[in-house]
Amino acid sequence: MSDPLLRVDDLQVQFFTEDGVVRAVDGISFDVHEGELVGLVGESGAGKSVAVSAIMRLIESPGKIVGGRIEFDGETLVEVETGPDGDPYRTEATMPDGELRERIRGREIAIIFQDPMESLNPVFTVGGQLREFIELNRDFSEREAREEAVSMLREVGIPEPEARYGDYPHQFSGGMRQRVLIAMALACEPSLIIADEPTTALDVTVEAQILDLVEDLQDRYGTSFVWVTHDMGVVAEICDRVNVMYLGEIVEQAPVDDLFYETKHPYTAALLDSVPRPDQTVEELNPIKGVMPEAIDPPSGCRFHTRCPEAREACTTTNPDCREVGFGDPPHRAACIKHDAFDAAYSGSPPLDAAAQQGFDVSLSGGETDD
Ligand SMILES: Nc1ncnc2c1ncn2[C@@H]1O[C@H](COP(=O)(O)OP(=O)(O)OP(=O)(O)O)[C@@H](O)[C@H]1O
Ligand code: NI
Repeated sequence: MSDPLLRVDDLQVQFFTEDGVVRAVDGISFDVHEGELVGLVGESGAGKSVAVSAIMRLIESPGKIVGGRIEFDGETLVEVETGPDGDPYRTEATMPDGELRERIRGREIAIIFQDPMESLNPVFTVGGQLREFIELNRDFSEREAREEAVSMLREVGIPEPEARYGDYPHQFSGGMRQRVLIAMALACEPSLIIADEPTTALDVTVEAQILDLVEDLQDRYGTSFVWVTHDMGVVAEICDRVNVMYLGEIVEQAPVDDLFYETKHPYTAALLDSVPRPDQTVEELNPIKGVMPEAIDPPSGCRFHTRCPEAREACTTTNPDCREVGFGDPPHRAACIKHDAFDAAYSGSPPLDAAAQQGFDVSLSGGETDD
């Protein structure tokens, strides 16, 4: 396989709050090849948004990238190492702020957020904003930019784009606004688009239309995507490869079919089990038990062990890395010691029964972690 377009290597992001250090992203690695749509999936608070914001270096105080490296198209967007004093510092390889702002953000990498109203200015027309964005970012005259804006609106499925050009954002429906944001993201012909739950607020029919549009555009433009979602249905629909996140870590990484049919991590299995199926009644739904613990004080060992139906004693002490556990290319990786790839004495270890886990949960609030 060719070199990836985006490579995230051991990324760590922390928030330094009054209550303590939140390890929002705790050493994740994944990559995206040209033309690939890669999913980042997990429950609320798993660290998905923080991870994708870090790619664009949009982490704000009290947050900080404290380790790892992000490479894009052969260039180092950020590289953080730990100095002799124990403090993280950006290495010289890190791209300067100005260059990142002018050459990368919006042009090479575009980002689409959940709420279009946050990205669109309510006092300017939709067409005007798109035109100005194109004018600013590409070498176009005002007239050319206007034509391009109209053609982009048509491209993303806005009916009668010339007539709608002068409308204000509030005159568009939620789905139409999301289409405008996609037009804006595509306007500079970026090689990577990061989409942070862009369809979560839409109803399912509109969501399905937007997902179709994205697939269609991806075919035509060959754009790569990182797609953040908590919805396994969306994952099944559009992703080529998937990373499953739990409490700041990637616990499983696989091509989409392998993830669904050769599931290797109990958390992924639980996520899949919680997706409603047509043949199930409400009573038969299987929500994941318990709530996700806090990233400020994650459980020792495997972070999922407090909710995992397959947890054993050994899981309380070993925090596994994400290792190749299946054959295949691209590889299937999981962070669970029940697999042979881990020599962690899982099979000889006694199961954690529910009561024991309860007790463990309580002692956890004492605040000790050991990884
Ligand atoms: N500004 C901040 N200050 C302190 N903690 C933060 C801040 N932003 C995020 N966090 C913490 O980082 C962790 C990851 O948050 P993040 O928003 O990335 O989750 P997410 O997976 O995107 O969830 P969601 O599906 O709800 O969007 C959470 O524990 C969150 O509380
Ligand atoms: Ni988020």
